[in-house]
Amino acid sequence: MVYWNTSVVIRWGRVVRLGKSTTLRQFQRLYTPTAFREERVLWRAVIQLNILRSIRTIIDALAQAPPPLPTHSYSYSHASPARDRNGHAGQASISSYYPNNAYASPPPQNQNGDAPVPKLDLDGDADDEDAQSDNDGWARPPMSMSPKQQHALPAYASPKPQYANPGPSNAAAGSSTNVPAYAHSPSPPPQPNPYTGFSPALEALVGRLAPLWHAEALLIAKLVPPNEEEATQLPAPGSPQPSYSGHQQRPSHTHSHSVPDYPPSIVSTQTTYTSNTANTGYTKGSNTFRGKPEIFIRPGAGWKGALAKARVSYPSTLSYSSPGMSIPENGHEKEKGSSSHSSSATDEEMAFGRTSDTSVVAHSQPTQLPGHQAHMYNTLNGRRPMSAGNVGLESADEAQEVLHACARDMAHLWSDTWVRDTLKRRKVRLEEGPGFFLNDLERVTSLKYMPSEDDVLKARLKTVGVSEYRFEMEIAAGRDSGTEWRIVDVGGSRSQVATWVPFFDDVDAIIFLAPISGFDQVLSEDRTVNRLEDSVLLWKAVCSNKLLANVDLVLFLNKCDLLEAKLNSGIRLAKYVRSYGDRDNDVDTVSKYLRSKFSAIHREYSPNPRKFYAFCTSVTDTATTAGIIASVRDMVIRQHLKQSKLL
Ligand SMILES: Nc1nc2c(ncn2[C@@H]2O[C@H](COP(=O)(O)OP(=O)(O)OP(=O)(O)O)[C@@H](O)[C@H]2O)c(=O)[nH]1
Ligand SMILES: [Mg+2]
Repeated sequence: MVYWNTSVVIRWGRVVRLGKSTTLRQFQRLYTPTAFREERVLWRAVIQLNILRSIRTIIDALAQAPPPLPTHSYSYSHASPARDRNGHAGQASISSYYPNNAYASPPPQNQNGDAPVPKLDLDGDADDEDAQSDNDGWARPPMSMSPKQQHALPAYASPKPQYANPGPSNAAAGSSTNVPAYAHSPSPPPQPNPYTGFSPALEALVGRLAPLWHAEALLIAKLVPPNEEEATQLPAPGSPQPSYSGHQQRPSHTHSHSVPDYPPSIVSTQTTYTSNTANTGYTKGSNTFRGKPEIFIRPGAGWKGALAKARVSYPSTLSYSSPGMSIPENGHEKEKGSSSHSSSATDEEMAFGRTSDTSVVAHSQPTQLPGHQAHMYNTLNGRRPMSAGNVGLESADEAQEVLHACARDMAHLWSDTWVRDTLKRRKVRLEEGPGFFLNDLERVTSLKYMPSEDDVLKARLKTVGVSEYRFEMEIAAGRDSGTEWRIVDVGGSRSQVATWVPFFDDVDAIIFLAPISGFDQVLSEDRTVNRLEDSVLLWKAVCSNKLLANVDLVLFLNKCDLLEAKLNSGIRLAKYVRSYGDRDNDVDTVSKYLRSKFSAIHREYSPNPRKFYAFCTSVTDTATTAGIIASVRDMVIRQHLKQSKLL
């Protein structure tokens, strides 16, 4: 059997989610299935945080929302549970308690903070004038309502909501007996909290969700090893993105390990909380999701190790060390943990609302990464932790208990028609975003919840810096079992391409992920750049880089599932990519077109002729991705043998 050392480097990218780490997880799922399965339990904390983040996003969006439209009063989504955990019947809609107050309808805004999306011309003849004409403050057309229609929305004048009547949908939800007392109170109806703008019902619901923020703080504390000084870093709004090259610049430390009594927001440390808002933690207009710093766990946090240590007992025959090899800023490896093995740690952070590119690069040399911490993760040779799920030693999971207890209220919030409408108006599309689990609340908040493989692939944990994984293909990998692979996952910092390239020039192949569903979106860190354009520019940079001239390139045109959904919803590529012309707006035609454009760039910009492989992918889809990854593996092996002169 040929034995070689192969690494996969997941490409640099902007702070845009592309699927790099998901691709890595697919490799692990396919070639180290036992390890992948055993680690599923560790992802529960990430999924918990994903859920919490979604709930926070909703509340933040509502905190900016105008009063509900009368037409949405009393509606109750079918998904809303009929009874709460105490057996109480369902509540009236959040919006049904909203008084017909004097709040004026604000002019429509793009509540995601999205800027107009610059148009692209993949034929190279961008038309600035035309792009300007699209500069109407809308990043993309709303799914079901045009901007003009939104402008035409009526003020909240009539019909006046009936506060005493829980409404037919409430009855349908299983109760007219247990609506909150204020629903039956005589006029005048309760007024919204002037600090939050929330209706009393919403205020009460958000108040009941307060334990979630305690769970959130617990999770953050759990994900970060106690010896980490800067567990979580919350750069101030507007502060530059962290840079990990040369002297690692870290955002100022604004969040500590200690679990505050009531952590109002992990994304905001600046909000002032008055006594009026102490129950919800929200002040009107002050605690928005958009524009607030995001939490992330800095490189070296070793969240898997931290979780494993916190929750798992190990048989004495196994040893496991959390952060093992780390590469400090001078680029030399040093032993960080006591284990002589390479060990687990990832440089990842929580983040949402982004996408990023991915490349996979196969190495034959030990990785030396400049200016970053890099962490080795070895799941084999008996060195991985026995997961709690396997050995039954799992301790109680307080966060899961809190989520379980709040499940009904979370479901109520998510299923409320007014809430949905408000999110739609705000252009908050949680379902399209990463780490979305709100449609599975009952399952994922159950006390015995064990993440499925799909859940692990769907979970969102942002990568920061560089993480290196080593694994030996298990027997399940067939003829390649025993082959050692190294996968390096690089978190998004496009500006560091020049720094990293010299370290990847000896790899066998680069896999580049371009999230083509982002054609109608801008980068979150630079609202003037279209996400598709960003991928194209990075692709040009990679193709033309002389140091990578002999590295084969594999292109994943990723997020095809989201692309298809978007196109099917009526969003036209031609509106954003002028050169697309009047071609059909279906996923096949669009992906073929984009593939041909990327291929042309490869031909034009590559210093030397080389092979080019392109796939349309949805890397969260295990069925389709398995075959693609097998092709990549074969290609990488062929290339490696060629370079080793074995072929
Ligand atoms: N629907 C869909 N979701 C995807 C796809 N690829 C990735 N995702 C999701 O997008 C999110 C981000 O994916 P990651 O693999 O973490 O992205 P990344 O490139 O590693 O991002 P950074 O670590 O921020 O650089 C995850 O929640 C994935 O489940 C895809 O093809 N389709
Ligand atoms: Mg990542």
